Amino acid sequence: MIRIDSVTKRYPDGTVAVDRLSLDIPDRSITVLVGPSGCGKTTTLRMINRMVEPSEGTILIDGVDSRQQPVNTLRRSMGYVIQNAGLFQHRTIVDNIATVPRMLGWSKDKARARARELMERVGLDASFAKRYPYQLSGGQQQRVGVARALAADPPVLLMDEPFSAVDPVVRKGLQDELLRIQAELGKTIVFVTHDIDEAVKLGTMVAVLRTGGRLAQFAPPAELLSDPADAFVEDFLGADRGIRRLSFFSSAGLELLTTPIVAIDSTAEQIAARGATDAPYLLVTGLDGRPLGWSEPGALTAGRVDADRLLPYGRPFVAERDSLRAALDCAVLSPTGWAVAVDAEGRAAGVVSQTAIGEAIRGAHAAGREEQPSPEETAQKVIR
Ligand SMILES: Nc1ncnc2c1ncn2[C@@H]1O[C@H](COP(=O)(O)OP(=O)(O)OP(=O)(O)O)[C@@H](O)[C@H]1O
Repeated sequence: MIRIDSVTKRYPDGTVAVDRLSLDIPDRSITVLVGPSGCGKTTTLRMINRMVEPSEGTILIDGVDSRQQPVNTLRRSMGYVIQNAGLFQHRTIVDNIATVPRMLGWSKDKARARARELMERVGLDASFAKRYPYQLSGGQQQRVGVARALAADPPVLLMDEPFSAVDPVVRKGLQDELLRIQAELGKTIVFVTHDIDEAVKLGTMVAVLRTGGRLAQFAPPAELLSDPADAFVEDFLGADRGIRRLSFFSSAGLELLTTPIVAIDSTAEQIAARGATDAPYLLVTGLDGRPLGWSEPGALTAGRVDADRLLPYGRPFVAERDSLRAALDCAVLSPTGWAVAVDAEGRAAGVVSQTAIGEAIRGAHAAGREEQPSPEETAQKVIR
């Protein structure tokens, strides 16, 4: 564990960047430092690897004062990733990643073999190995930055706004990759961002800092969204806090209806025999069980389904795995107002109305049934 114990940083000009900050950063999880510009996030991160020395207070790594070990040893145990990756422009990708192992005295072959292994781990094609950084996109360079930080297998990764400079789609890919890597390798990650969505998505624990480097709240994301400590945190979380909180409720409790589902080869008799259903539309599935689209029940009485005349079903959610937020989103986007649930293979598992989802949301809130994902479940966050 990294214990930040009543740490203050006063720069020589008198600026108090961090003010009596205390945080216990748990092992093998992602702790996010988030807050507005200038609130002391970077300063805090840099005090952990002693690029900045605290003015007061102590930082303990596994119970030992970080000042008691040589600074080089400390830094070697902590990979460091920054915005724009900070790669060596005159070195190939493979040699960028091999930098720290080479410094540690590994042979060139061994260091390069390790670098190639890491390229695969962070989702970089092996063909990039001999390229130079300028021949890669921003997102690919960021992956190289992560691979380089992981090269000597440090237990801790410090990441300072690593994904801020890339577009939203690439950024989502990098975030998913980081969650996957963390679930696989179990690193202790301290991650700085000013983006609350990124903090909620990635963080096992989230520390919200306010200007002046004071801690406003330190909590798991679900708790942050349900119980913001004060008006500052509430404001920082934004207006759609309630919707975002739904990400922490599972869709598993939703009652899925199967009576409104008909296969495309159903006869008029089979359709009529399905009995009454509350659904105003029927969901038509292909022979493989995958949804094709919605049809008005009357249009099916001829017993012949014209696939071209079906209403699109929007995006399905995966029953049991996805959150209530995902289910609600599907219902809102569906032209019929009903969400389609599929199984892991994409076959229709049932349909559910906006009203039923609304009831489930009320029930979940009433029961306070937030699901705190365990580290093993963190990988699921990758999906949605
Ligand atoms: N070397 C320095 N000398 C004096 N003041 C500094 C120095 N470095 C940072 N500061 C000040 O300390 C405060 C915290 O800076 P820091 O970079 O830690 O904030 P941050 O939360 O990471 O900000 P941002 O999100 O904008 O990167 C700011 O007011 C900044 O101007």
